[in-house]
Amino acid sequence: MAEQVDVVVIGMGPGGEQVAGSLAEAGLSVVGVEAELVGGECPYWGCVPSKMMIRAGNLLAEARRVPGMAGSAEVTADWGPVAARIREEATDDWDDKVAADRFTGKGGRLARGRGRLTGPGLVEVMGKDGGTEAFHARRGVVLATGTRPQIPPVPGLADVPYWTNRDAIAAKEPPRSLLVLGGGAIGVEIAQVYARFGTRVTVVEALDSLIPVEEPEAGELLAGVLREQGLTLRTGARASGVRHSGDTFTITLEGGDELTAERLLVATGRRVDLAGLGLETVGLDPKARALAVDGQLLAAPGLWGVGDVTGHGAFTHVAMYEADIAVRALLGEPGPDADYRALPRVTFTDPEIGAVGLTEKQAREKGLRVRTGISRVPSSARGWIHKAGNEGLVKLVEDADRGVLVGATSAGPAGGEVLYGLAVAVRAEVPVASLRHMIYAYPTFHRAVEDALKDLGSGGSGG
Ligand SMILES: Cc1cc2nc3c(=O)[nH]c(=O)nc-3n(C[C@H](O)[C@H](O)[C@H](O)COP(=O)(O)OP(=O)(O)OC[C@H]3O[C@@H](n4cnc5c(N)ncnc54)[C@H](O)[C@@H]3O)c2cc1C
Ligand SMILES: NC(=O)c1ccc[n+]([C@@H]2O[C@H](COP(=O)([O-])OP(=O)(O)OC[C@H]3O[C@@H](n4cnc5c(N)ncnc54)[C@H](O)[C@@H]3O)[C@@H](O)[C@H]2O)c1
Repeated sequence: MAEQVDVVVIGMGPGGEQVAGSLAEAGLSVVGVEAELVGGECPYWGCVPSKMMIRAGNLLAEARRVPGMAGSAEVTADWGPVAARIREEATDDWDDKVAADRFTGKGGRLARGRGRLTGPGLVEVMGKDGGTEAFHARRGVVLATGTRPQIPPVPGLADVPYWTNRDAIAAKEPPRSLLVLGGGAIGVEIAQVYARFGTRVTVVEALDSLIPVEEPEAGELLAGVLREQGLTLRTGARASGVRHSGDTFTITLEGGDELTAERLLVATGRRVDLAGLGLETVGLDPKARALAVDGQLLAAPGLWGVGDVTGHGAFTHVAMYEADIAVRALLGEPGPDADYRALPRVTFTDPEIGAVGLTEKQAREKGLRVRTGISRVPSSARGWIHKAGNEGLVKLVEDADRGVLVGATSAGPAGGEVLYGLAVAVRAEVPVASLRHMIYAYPTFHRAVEDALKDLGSGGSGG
């Protein structure tokens, strides 16, 4: 007999935890189903520990900038405090008791195990001990099962003990050398951190630039900085084979070059895995690339989806944004549809690469009449004052017919923070004319936005 409840949430990462906790606080009977750790990828193997690593790497980098600017400093990198902080502060040694108690403290019930649909409103949970529980959700089921690493079909790769993000986060010491397959967000963030702790790092990216989903200028900027910091970058490089022997990984590139290192991190994207969730029992395709949802995050009658599983951007802030919309919908409260036009992204390298909305290429592909403007942070007053570590740029993408920004990039020492104003401009469709006639505090990093607006006005980069 299935137990009657109001809502079942399958997957308790940032998206599922937010939905389940909010609905429990609102007084509904909610079951949260989790196969691994309550909290999901972000706090245990993603955003939080990786940003602790980055904070540590940035401290080293800043200390190394002291000579010539503020005296002398001798810095000795030590991974020990980083590994300890990840264990003690971020993950409780990968124990989710605090998160589980937080949820049950709100009145929710946690079902540990792997959940799947067995029909509309019906969920079966298979526990680790092999026991099963069955629930009938009167109001709805929410799928929030996230993503897992996408491992490319490179010959030999499946047979070697490669690292994923989880191993890179849990490492107790930095490897002597590291090959990073994939120059996207995970690849470049982790590559830079380990390089700062003394690892000899090589990044292999199949496309022609790093972080290729972002503006090419951002990828070029980052490549320049990373090369200067001693990393080896192979862009436009395709691996044709991987092997491992002793303590050495070897990647053979198309063309014959061979790259070797003590460790290999595969960071070639994430994939949604809908197989095994019983979607066929509610008339949906389990082979789809992502769970298709409408503006209120509804996938089928009584079935919602939030977070990475919806394919709208693998970011914690997207998961939480979608969660809030699904919560409103499940409570029967009206609210606007999800709107991804001003989706912000920040790659937390040094310099940080912030981006919002469309890239120039995406805007042109949409058929917009595009004008772009660009400014360089080192040429701004603050960038010049900052000196060491001042690399950065602001690029604006304007829909020239409407006179509004549809996209922007802010790379620099505080690129992720400078992004905020640009995100407001894109989201609220602030006229470019108004942005030009604002007062920008002197000497801030965000004054580079004003310079980029002037460049936009010159029409030099229009088309
Ligand atoms: C190294 C790294 C760094 C990142 N850094 C950032 C960052 O700085 N900023 C940012 O915004 N995002 C970052 N992300 C992305 C972010 O972690 C994800 O977007 C976010 O965790 C997605 O949340 P989610 O709830 O959709 O899914 P997840 O966090 O993946 O959680 C899904 C949960 O569902 C569970 N589950 C899956 N299937 C089942 C099932 N059948 N039954 C029960 N449970 C199930 C899983 O065990 C998991 O706990 C990073 C990711 C990585 C890997
Ligand atoms: N700061 C952040 O917000 C942050 C940080 C890390 C991850 N994330 C999220 O997690 C997602 C996954 O990160 P990711 O870096 O794994 O994926 P990604 O999709 O961002 O980047 C993967 C990269 O690997 C390359 N690639 C694919 N196959 C390859 C191959 N065979 N050889 C060489 N290169 C190959 C791709 O061209 C791409 O550039 C991100 O897209 C992002 O949404 C966010």
